[in-house]
Amino acid sequence: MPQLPRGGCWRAVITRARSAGLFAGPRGASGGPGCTRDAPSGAGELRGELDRFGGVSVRLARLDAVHRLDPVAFQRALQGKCAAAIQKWRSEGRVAVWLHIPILQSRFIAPAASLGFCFHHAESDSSTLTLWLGEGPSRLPGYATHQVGVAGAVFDENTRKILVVQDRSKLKNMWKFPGGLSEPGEDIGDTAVREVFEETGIKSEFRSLLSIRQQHTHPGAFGKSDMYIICRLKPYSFTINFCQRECLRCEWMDLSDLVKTENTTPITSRVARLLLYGYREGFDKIDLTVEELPAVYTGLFYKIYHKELPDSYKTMTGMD
Ligand SMILES: NC(=O)C1=CN([C@@H]2O[C@H](COP(=O)(O)OP(=O)(O)OC[C@H]3O[C@@H](n4cnc5c(N)ncnc54)[C@H](O)[C@@H]3O)[C@@H](O)[C@H]2O)C=CC1
Ligand SMILES: [Mg+2]
Repeated sequence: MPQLPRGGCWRAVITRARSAGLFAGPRGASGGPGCTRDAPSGAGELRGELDRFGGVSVRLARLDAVHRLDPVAFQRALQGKCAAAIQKWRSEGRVAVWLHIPILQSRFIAPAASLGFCFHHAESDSSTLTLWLGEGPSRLPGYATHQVGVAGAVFDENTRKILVVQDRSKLKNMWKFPGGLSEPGEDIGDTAVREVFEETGIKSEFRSLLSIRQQHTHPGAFGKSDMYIICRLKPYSFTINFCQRECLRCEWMDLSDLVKTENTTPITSRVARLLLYGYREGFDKIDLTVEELPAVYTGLFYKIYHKELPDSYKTMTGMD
């Protein structure tokens, strides 16, 4: 079972920290996905986890009394011995160090940064820094690169009306589909149904995914990329009760009027035309439908979206 190397900067830090009672007897560290548990590494060694890519994770939250660790001593110890430790880790084939710092221990960020650690990401209660040890530029994957927005094109086939809103916060009052940002762990269709209900009071159910727009350096995404996904929804309530805080107007509009109007965004206009085509020629021409499949490695499930595949193709075993 892999262990963190003996000696080097972490050892020095621990030696100082031991007197503060930071590293009591052995205790296995619990790893996240893809992590191996560290074998009990003996008193005086910082417990870490070696991941399946050869990186080492160090979690300050796991130290019993990290709140008593003196950051000056921490920095001095790191700076004094770290070069040797990094060399040693490199020679052992470690590719990176991941340092997980609880927000209340953020005083350790600056000392770590002075050694070359960079931010990888932050959550509301912690930050994660990395130091690349491998050859050449870092090959560690970045963190979140996109935000995901989802809108619902709620189309009533009986009346040929489509649900549209004008946002209150926009400079131009243009018709668009109600929608908003997906929450962590939320399925695309669930976001569309939730946002439509929150903004308009209309209840609906997911039918299909119609379009995906990818836009980079999006001002509404803090300069990151934005994925804007439009779903086709079927309404099962029709009385509008729109959110006054978010929307200026909301109405059921003839789909053909939405196709014709100039007072809309290009993507809304394009998807209105797509819907009209689907309505006339069959929604199977435009729908990407959803199915749940098992993930091979994790045992979890995921949603896959694609054009309808005939059953004979789903079950076929060989090529004719
Ligand atoms: N082309 C189109 O038709 C449009 C597409 N979109 C897309 O929709 C998605 C987002 O939808 P939204 O309706 O904007 O999301 P949303 O329905 O989740 O609303 C976001 C809310 O956060 C507020 N907000 C945003 N930034 C803020 C800040 N810095 N400080 C305080 N409040 C802030 C807004 O005022 C709004 O109330 C994105 O993917 C975007 O690209 C949004 C508008 C038009
Ligand atoms: Mg919205």
